[in-house]
Amino acid sequence: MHVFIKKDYQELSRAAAAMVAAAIRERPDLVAALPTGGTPVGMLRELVRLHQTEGLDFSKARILNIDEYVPLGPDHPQSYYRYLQEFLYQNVNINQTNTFVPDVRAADLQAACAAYDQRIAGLGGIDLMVLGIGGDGHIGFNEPAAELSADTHVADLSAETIRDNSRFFETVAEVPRQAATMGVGVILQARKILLLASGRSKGAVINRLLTQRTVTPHFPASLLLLHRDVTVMVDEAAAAAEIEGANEPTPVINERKLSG
Ligand SMILES: N[C@@H]1[C@@H](O)[C@H](O)[C@@H](COP(=O)(O)O)O[C@@H]1O
Repeated sequence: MHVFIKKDYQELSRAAAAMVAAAIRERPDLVAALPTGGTPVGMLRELVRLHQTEGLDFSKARILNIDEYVPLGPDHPQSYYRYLQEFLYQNVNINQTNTFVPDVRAADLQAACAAYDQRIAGLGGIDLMVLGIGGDGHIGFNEPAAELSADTHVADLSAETIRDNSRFFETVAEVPRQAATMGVGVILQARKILLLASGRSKGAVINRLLTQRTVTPHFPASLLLLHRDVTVMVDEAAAAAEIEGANEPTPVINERKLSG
């Protein structure tokens, strides 16, 4: 696990966008999976800036939503597809037919999830997976549980996640109770993973991620220990608990990884 601690949210966003941009320049038809929520907004804005000012070319890129609320369609203001559309797709030269999300309005959701996995396989797998992290350690919408699904599936959201995500809705009651999400097997099959976290509210979960050396489905992000190419990028606020409470070896901070 490569760990980078950036001064603040702006630097974190710039560095994350630089990594995504480098991947697109290296492979113009990159297959990327992107998260939603508050954390990636700065990165997405920076990617748009790179497109507008440096001609970063999305014309061949393929982008997938990691998860989607059931049953919010692509036009729903709170849907995750709409989120990527507003923050990225409509501002860059991506071909809409190269953007993907599970069909959460399908009558047969299980079949829709299986179709999403087939779609991913058809694209040749995911080159770059960008992840956020929930306060309870969830990645995508893989919530802490005794067992985790490997494949894309419909998940029940935890009370903590419903509460956390209610800030994007008028009331808690409006937050969907379920979402389709790539499973942990799909996430771990991505060739490269970049996990982002910002702010003090993520301090405890980042501290646990960077110090824990055991894998448990009760802390889904711990499964990232099993992957050979994970970069964790956090700002100083999210890393603060880790720095203050460090009783484990200091994680590797290697700035050269960013340009390399
Ligand atoms: N399903 C999403 C995740 O993909 C995201 O990573 C997480 C953190 O969001 P935020 O960045 O707003 O803290 O929240 C949601 O539940």
